[in-house]
Amino acid sequence: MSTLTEPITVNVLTGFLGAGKTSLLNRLLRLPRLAGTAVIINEFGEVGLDHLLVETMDDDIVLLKSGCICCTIRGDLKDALLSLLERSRRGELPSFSRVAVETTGIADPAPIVATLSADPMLRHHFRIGNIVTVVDVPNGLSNLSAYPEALRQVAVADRLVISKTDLAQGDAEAALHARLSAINPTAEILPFSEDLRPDDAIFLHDVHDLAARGSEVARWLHAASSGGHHHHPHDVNSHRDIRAFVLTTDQPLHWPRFALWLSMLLNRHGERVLRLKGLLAIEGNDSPVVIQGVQHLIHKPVHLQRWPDGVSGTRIVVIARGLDEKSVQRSFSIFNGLRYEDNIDDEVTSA
Ligand SMILES: Nc1nc2c(ncn2[C@@H]2O[C@H](COP(=O)(O)OP(=O)(O)OP(=O)(O)O)[C@@H](O)[C@H]2O)c(=O)[nH]1
Repeated sequence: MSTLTEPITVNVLTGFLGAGKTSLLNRLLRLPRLAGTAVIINEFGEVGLDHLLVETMDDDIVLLKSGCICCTIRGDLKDALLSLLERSRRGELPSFSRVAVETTGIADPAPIVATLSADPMLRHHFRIGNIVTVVDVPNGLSNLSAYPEALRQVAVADRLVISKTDLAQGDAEAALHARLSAINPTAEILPFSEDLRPDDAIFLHDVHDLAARGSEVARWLHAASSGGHHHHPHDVNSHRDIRAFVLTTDQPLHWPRFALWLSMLLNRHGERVLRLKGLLAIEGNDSPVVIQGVQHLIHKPVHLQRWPDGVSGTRIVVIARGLDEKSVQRSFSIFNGLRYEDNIDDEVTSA
């Protein structure tokens, strides 16, 4: 384990109030390959308890309270991360190779991710790993209907954990699974209950490490393009404004033009583009470039050695809220000088 030379991975663990974040974290921290994970917990309110319930070396836990990590105390998150690093350097803490940040139940994880990537000092020492969202069987569906925060947490996730499966009745788990894939077709969904050993891949198989993991891209592209299976045109839920759709073209993109289009899109509609993942064919390149975005933020593009599923051609998955899909497709085509009919793709799904 090396803390001083390699960037330390930060995993954001989120999920609605009481969904089972702390319980999952406890189980994860016991797994051998996740030993050496420091923990930062943000609790809403004056008196935090979660840090007392997480079973790890006491000093590794930093509690951020009296505010929501996503809005009021982003500076505190930075301080907490840098202080962990400093204490480890001074030998006051064991070295650590990963930090898990557990958010409050009502946090929007996207600004946290933005803080981590925008701050030069944090970027130097830390890298963003999977955003993991826990949704529980008993309350998940109703929370998604009642609270936009719950919906956003699901939409931006890299991994979705369905918790409290031991309490599932009838087809409740299947119904939740279907709903989650409708909202976020690209996130892998894993079941969990307190009595089970969770899969350490929840944190370890890092979707942001795409250069090494072309298979991850293949997986989410497949999920997005087969999302039609989860299409519920007659779904009468009240959150139909979150939709996932795919932009495709066989024509190679001109990188500067594409980059300009993307920055204009996010400038104008960043709030509404909850998640964006793309595999791009770029003029003059045989192998693809991967782009990933969380709201306003675009991660550094990554070149892959080969097309992960052996199929070349640009595919961009967009998960957006209240954004007109057809106009995004139109502007993508026109701005990038594409034949318009090339990228008219059916709506993948709506939630
Ligand atoms: N039956 C059952 N109960 C669970 C499971 N996971 C968590 N719980 C219970 O659900 C309650 C809330 O779990 P926590 O892990 O504290 O949830 P949390 O998301 O961290 O909660 P907040 O920090 O308050 O948002 C606790 O009583 C847990 O014991 C599970 O898989 N099965």
